[in-house]
Amino acid sequence: MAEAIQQLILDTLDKFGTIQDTRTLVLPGHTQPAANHDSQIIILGALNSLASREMITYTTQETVSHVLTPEGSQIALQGSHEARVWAAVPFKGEGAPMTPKQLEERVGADIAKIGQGRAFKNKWVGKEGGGLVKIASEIVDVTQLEMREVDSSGTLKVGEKELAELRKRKLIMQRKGQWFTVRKGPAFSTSIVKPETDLTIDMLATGSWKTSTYKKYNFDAEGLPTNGGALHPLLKVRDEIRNIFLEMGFAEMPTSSFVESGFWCFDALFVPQQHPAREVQDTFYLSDPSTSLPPPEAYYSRVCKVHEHGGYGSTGYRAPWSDAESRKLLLRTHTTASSAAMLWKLAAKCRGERDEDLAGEAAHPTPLKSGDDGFRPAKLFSIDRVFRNETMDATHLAEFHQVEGVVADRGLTLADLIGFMRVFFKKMGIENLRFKPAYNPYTEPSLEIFAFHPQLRKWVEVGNSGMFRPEMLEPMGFPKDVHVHGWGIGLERPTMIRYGINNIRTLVGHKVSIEGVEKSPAVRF
Ligand SMILES: N[C@@H](Cc1ccccc1)C(=O)O
Repeated sequence: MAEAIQQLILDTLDKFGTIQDTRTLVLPGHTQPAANHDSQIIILGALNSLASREMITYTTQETVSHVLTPEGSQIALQGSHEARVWAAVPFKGEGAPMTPKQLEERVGADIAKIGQGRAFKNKWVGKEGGGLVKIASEIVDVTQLEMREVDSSGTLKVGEKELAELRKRKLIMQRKGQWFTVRKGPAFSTSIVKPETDLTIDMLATGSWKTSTYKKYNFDAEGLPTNGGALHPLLKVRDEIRNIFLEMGFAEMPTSSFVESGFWCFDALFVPQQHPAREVQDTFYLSDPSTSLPPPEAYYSRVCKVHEHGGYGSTGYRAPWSDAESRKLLLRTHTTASSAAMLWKLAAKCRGERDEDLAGEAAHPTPLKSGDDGFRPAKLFSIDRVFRNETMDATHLAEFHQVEGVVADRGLTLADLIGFMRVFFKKMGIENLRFKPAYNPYTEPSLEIFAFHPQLRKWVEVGNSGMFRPEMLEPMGFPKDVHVHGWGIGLERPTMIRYGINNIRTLVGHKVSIEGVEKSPAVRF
């Protein structure tokens, strides 16, 4: 159809040189000229297509035309109300005059009411013996003719006064319209050749590029939206995980300091001073400054003691203790360093000290009531960067983000930890979990968490967890019946899985190009 209209326009131009008014065209398959609004819209499509190939030029003329209201359309089809009344009643002397009630039944109440008045006024019908009869032997239904004229031409030849009258009767309404004057363009021809949009190897090889016509660039077209101001995939997943913690009633721990001491990163966690993780191949140490301020005194000596000699039911490591090792400054290897410091603060009241987090109480510590050992349950989380002296490859960098959580309460069991993990991962859309016994110096028992990866069809490790040892909690001052769960989950791995990235350097490098996604510029992260 579109092509047939284009052809019609070209042929008409060929014959007459110009098309003064596109409303005079008779479209293929039509018998009447294309005077109405819809036809002009169709013609405009054809004109634009031809103009883009410079086959024609055109100018637009604005018009105000008229269209029928639903009532007007009904009149165009079935006649005016007065004509329908006239048609319904009998001729004078032919049968009984029609009563108003009978008329209502025949044509409906509305038409009977409005139509009667006009039919009287036009002297088409008259009254006889309480009923109605035809007095005009023949009528011309001008309203119906006018409706048909407006429908096909958008106006009335007789003039503006009649149009205004029909508008007042709500039979027609105004509509802004357009029509066009068309002239031949520089590339005018009567044969339509579909323009090429791409230059292909084939066209170059055969030489057909020399004679082909090409679609013009449209420099006014809007460009594709750019990917400005979007969140990095890591930040998106971090937000998602943060929301899961918050909706489960966790509070976020402050973890802004990347530099920690050996004491908080390892000693407080009962990691032996000779542990391989503390060696330079695994941990980055600072050279300037290289030593930390002294840790809290009484607590420090309890920690030394449990390492060297044991206590709280433990034999300790029975290895020599080094202050220097404890004071070394390093880039934290896990956020469990911050968790340890937070737990130590949480136990302040248990130690009978001021609670540092409660400003009012810090000034005036309230003595504990009898039977209160000062312990308050807590659920804390953090998501932040950690650093390890690793050989870098596709899945390892010297730094990554750790999602860390601790829950402290009386009488917690391993089942609580497993239950938490199931709920937490389910909220991330991971339902298939397995737990494997593991070893951490600071937790007993310890569990590695594995999730089934549906695309890789294998179990992948997603986290490490456990119940903190008494050797860590009791020197802080926690009562014996308080247990603390802890866990660490990487942020990069779930993000890589979510976004189909298989090289970690793609995720954190300067160029974020994501396999399978980069080809589609419409996808935003
Ligand atoms: N710190 C551990 C995670 C962990 C945190 C707390 C308890 C148990 C394990 C890690 O780096 O993997």
